Amino acid sequence: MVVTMDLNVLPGPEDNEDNFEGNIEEHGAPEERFESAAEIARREREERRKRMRNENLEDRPAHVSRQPVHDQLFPSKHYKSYDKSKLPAGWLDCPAFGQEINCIVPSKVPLGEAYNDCIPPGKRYSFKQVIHQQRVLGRKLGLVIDLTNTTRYYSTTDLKKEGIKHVKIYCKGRDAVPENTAVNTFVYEVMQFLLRQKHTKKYILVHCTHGHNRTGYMIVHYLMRSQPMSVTQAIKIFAEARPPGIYKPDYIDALYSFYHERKPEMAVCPPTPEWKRSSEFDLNGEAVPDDDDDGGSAKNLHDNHEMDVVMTNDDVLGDEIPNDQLDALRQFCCQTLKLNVPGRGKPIFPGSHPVSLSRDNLLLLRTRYYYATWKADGTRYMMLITVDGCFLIDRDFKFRRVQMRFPCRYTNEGPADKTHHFTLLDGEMIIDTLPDSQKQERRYLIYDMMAINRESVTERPFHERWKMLEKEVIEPRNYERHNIYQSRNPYYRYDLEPFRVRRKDFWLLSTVTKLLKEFIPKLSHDADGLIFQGWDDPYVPRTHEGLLKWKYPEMNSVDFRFEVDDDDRQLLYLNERGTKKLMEGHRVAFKDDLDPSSYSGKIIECSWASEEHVWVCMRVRTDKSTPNEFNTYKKVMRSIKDNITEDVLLNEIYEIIRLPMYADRIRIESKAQQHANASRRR
Ligand SMILES: Nc1nc2c(ncn2[C@@H]2O[C@H](COP(=O)(O)OP(=O)(O)OP(=O)(O)O)[C@@H](O)[C@H]2O)c(=O)[nH]1
Repeated sequence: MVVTMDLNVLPGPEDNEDNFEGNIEEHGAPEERFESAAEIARREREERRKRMRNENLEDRPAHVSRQPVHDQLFPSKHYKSYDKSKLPAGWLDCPAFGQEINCIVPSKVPLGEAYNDCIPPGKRYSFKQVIHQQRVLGRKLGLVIDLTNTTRYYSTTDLKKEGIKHVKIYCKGRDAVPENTAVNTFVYEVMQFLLRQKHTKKYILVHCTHGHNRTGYMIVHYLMRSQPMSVTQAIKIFAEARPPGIYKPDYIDALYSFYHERKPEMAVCPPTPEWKRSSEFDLNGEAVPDDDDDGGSAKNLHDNHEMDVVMTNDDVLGDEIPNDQLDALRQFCCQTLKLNVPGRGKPIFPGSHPVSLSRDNLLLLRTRYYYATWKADGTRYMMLITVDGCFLIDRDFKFRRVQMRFPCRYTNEGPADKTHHFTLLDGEMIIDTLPDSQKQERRYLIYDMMAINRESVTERPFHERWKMLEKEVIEPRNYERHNIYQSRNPYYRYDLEPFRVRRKDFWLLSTVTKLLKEFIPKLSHDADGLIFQGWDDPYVPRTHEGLLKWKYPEMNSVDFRFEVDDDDRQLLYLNERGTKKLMEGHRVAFKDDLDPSSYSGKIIECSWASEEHVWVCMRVRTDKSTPNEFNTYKKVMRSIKDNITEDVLLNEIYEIIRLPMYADRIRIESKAQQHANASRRR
């Protein structure tokens, strides 16, 4: 094979030699050429060193065989700078780079020229060599992702000159797998880079210190999030491209655990490669730790399924995502809901919000067709499902990534290959406490769907969206759960996901009494009232005047911002058109003995004690960073004043369901239900 050389990128004559050693021999011999006098002198010097090394090796006592190769090669007298610019353990003999995986080239860390004194010319691997070697193989680098935990290995000047982007993601190697947020950044950077490629194909060099464990861990995550495959397959792809692959058992276990997969019994972790093992010990046989070591064993591994931890609604779920990705995801949500894309100010949560039931809007139940459900009292999230992750969207319109699986609808041929991509849901995350065992289970109760696989369905009537939700999201998951051995990934374990998923039920108004008297008391999570959902309504973002909530009167609440000022005055604030509004003359009582100043700056949810004329703090809202709008407060006050008690509500409903509009429909639907039950029994 003839190696073509681009003179513009050829390193200086000394570095030239390096290109024709090491990896390049795997890819064909260089074009024959004459040696210059300087090159001959250098070659002879090198041969002398090699001879010296062999002599040293033969003479040394047995335990010295573990001495790092570079120590033996370059006695410290000759290489004074050795301590300052120490080579990472095992680096010298670690193969430079592996085969490409979807435009990604795994590599060991290139070492800048400051290290030249410690590295024999034939083993140098700085960015000059990297760029050249990749170019010789027909690959033009466009991005370097550096996973080391230090900046001491090279300067990025050579990369900048070549127009190669450098992304630094600090990852400790020694005692932990990379953080989940670092993984999210890595995958996002790779996906964005590949997405922006148009005509010219460019490559990504990914390196940690040796290009095996952290590099492999990240690349496996990328593979898992970019195409349907199992962890075993992804680990194998990496191992074949960069033998022996990931060799830390804890990293491998962490990958299986992260993706909720059972590790197959035949999955074996390769042994630590010889080049790494021989450098892990000093002369006394003790491991030499490096700030940025790729060896050792990983502690602090992910465990999403902590056993004995008590769950609360305030637990922060999922992992942070990069800001750029956040912008793009917010944009998708706003477009789906036909809202303006958020500008620079504080983003506003776009989810639909019910209004409190009052004497006025109670009339709506008589004019439009409604269904009822319990008002689950947990934490509100919208959820965006994409192939590269599932995102919980909180009341601050912030996104966090959770690892979940949502297969698309199965066909007659069996389970679908694909998973949902840009499906947007709305719901409440609750914690069920099982009555017998007191075991807790976190569950996402989905009550609406706004988009399915990029297509907005907000204009469709609620009952259609609700049916679609069952057919497209819930059924395929359940089908796969129960037929996991026939699925694409028989090792997947739904039971290891961070929460379960269920569609929320809605019932005819005729069942409201049962709902209040029997169903809610038996629920294994909190409920603070009822929701009345317009059966034919579109999904209305932000305040939806037709979506009604009824709360037990003692639970009607307002979220204030509480502050204690310099004169020790206790102040309550609401929001009005983006600014703070002081609620003059309003007082709050705290049920505990804590110093009220410990609540200062927090959002507190308060109920109204009408006899004492004081707000009573029920809890701190850690999920919210802004108080209620003044308008919301007015509606809550109205509802408190109207005092629609359970009896008032039930009496109203008793009359409403006798209206022809409801009576007919209730009759038809009850018949249909009986028919369905009968055919199920048959
Ligand atoms: N639309 C709807 N909302 C529900 C349902 N079940 C529970 N909710 C919750 O009810 C909340 C609205 O009730 P509010 O009393 O205004 O709100 P909250 O519970 O104090 O929470 P914030 O709105 O965050 O103050 C929604 O944000 C949902 O999280 C349901 O079936 N449908």
